[in-house]
Amino acid sequence: MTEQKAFTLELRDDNVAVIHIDVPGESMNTLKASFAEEVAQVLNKIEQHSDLKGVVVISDKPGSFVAGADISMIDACETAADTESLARQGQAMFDRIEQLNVPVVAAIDGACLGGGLELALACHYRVATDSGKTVIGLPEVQLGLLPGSGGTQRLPRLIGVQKALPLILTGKQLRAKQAKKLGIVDDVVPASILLDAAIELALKSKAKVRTVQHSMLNKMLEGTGVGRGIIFSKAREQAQAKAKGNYPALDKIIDTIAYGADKGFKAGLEFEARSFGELAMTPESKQLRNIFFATTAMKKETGAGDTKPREINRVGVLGGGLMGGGIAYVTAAKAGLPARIKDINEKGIVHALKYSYDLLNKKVKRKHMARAELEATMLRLSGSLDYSGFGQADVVIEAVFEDLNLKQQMVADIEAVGHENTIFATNTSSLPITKIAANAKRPENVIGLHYFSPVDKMPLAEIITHEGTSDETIATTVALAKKQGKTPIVVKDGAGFYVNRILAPYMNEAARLVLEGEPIEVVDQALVKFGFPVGPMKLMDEVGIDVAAKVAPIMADELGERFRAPDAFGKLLDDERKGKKNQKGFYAYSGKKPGKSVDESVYSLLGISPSSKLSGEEIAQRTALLMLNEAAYCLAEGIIRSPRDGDIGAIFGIGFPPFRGGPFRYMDAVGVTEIVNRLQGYQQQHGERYTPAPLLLKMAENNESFY
Ligand SMILES: C[C@H](O)CC(=O)SCCNC(=O)CCNC(=O)[C@H](O)C(C)(C)COP(=O)(O)OP(=O)(O)OC[C@H]1O[C@@H](n2cnc3c(N)ncnc32)[C@H](O)[C@@H]1OP(=O)(O)O
Repeated sequence: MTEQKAFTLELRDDNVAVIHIDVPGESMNTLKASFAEEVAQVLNKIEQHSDLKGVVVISDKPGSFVAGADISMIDACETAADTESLARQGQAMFDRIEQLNVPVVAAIDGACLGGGLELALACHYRVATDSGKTVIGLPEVQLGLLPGSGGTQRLPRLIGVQKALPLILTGKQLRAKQAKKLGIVDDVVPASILLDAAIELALKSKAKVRTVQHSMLNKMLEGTGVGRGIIFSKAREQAQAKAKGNYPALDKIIDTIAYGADKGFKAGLEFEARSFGELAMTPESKQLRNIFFATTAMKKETGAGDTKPREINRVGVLGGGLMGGGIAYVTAAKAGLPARIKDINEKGIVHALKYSYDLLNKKVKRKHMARAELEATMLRLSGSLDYSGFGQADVVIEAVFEDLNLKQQMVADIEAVGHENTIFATNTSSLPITKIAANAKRPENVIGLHYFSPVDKMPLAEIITHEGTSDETIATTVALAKKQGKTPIVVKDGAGFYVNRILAPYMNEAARLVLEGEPIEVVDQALVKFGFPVGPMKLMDEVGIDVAAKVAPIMADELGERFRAPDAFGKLLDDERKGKKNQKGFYAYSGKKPGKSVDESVYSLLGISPSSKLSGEEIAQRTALLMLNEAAYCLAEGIIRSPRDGDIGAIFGIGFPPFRGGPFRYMDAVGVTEIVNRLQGYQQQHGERYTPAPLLLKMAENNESFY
């Protein structure tokens, strides 16, 4: 039996050669070093064919062109020289394709990412399908890498440095139409005629040598050293402001593109391969790759072992406020399911419908969505003041205000109007699911489904089980959250669940530092430098000081003294300081840049004269260590099922610095013994809240790590 190959050649009667890509046994095509020999054989045959008119490169896997180089292969490299040589191998292969003297067309359906796009860029033309699965981009930066097989050189030469830079620096994935608008693809067609369209293009075109088509203005900017200097120095400034030195890939990307623009294509490729090798060995890239592996594994899990989710055809949403509106939106727009919204007044329903309409309309205006799709999505949304339409709901998600009696009443209502398997999923952020389910006739159908605000943007969903939640309910809720575009983690019931529980001591400590006199912006900047997207005091304004004040004593009562918040909420609330929602918090919301600078009057209110005494590193350690310690408690108590879930929950729910890999990966990197030492140091200085979690003590004693 001959071994199945990933690259095969078909020579057609019309003298067009079709290179078919189909990596055996895998759902997605990725590029592996072991394919080099077979690609070389295919190219040998093409080069030897004297009557050839054109070449088409296409995937035989519907919905997957090439999703990039195989990330596991990159991960397995032990030295920079190894990864550099992978990049060089890709470069050489793509160079040969580009040098063919007949037109070469990439026919793209499905993911065309990273090395996949680099392959397509080496082709002379690109045709892509209009399928929703077709995404085009260079996402290497999200893995802490840069495009290593020509992407940093070919994309700027195809569409200009100014358009290429933001794409490579963000890793943004484009739909086919957006890619066409930017000049990355030449044509967009339905999948059914992709091959024909590509062949036609090959037959009527000429082999193309790379050219840049500049407008006059671009010629002046990008075509001169001085002009390019301006572009690159601005890009560096922006990258530094964003990355705070935490993402080395950003600087390297700019350096590589700049080097190639000054010294030429070949020198650019050399620089690119070397940079790729270096970046692959950075701890930042390693952690970001770990996140890719973790989320890919999580996509496959049901949340309840082998139990299959039940079918979901209809969803009910109780409450049309900010959360309810967001939940209805992700249900209709992302999951494509009908969502029926109930509220006690019409205003709530109108709010929820308008919320979706506004989000969709923004996409239409940006030409990311057709108006017909907006209309079809809106048709999936409906509302009512009573429970009509809830009889068929398979899952009802409750997002009303935090009142236990009200929520218990809703459980009873849904048990009365719904069917026997209707799941009651509560979006509570503070009430125990066990209590909400306490009077349920079918407690097995009750579960927590905790979204983060804004629902359409935040990627995490916490799925909270109580003792009696059935496996079917868990699996079905996990499946729904995934359809809504979320990465769910299944957690056990308990105050604050996981995310808010690890957040609370961290926020309390930040407040304590401010009360000790550290300036608010200094505390926030220290944690932004550590890698959080916003600082804790700013976050407190966003969440609402009143909300934090309400939750803090509940947490302390349930979980113990280490959760006791410093005594300042009273003064803040007496002064009507609720945060962003009423434009009065730690930051000032009037003036030209609302929310950008501290409202100095808060210091006199709290009786503080601010003066910076601690280093940023010290501030970051004092706050972050409490989050890490609490994460360890959550693991030991079974609140989270694994360090992996704890890492993904913290990164996707709070914005824990991704390049640090999450609380558990970070503790492993620092060393659990060192974490314990630091906690004990602070315990002596600042008190018992720093007592290391017993799990950490035990691990330190045995020299263990989480992974
Ligand atoms: C030299 C070059 O410049 C370097 C590179 O190319 S680095 C790689 C750049 N590419 C990427 O970062 C893309 C990574 N992949 C993705 O974002 C997503 O998988 C996707 C958008 C392509 C598809 O998503 P989705 O449809 O949800 O499928 P998903 O479950 O993630 O993936 C399906 C399978 O493909 C695998 N896969 C996808 N891309 C992969 C990659 N680049 N490397 C290794 N495996 C990959 C997944 O691991 C999974 O494998 P499994 O089923 O055996 O576990």
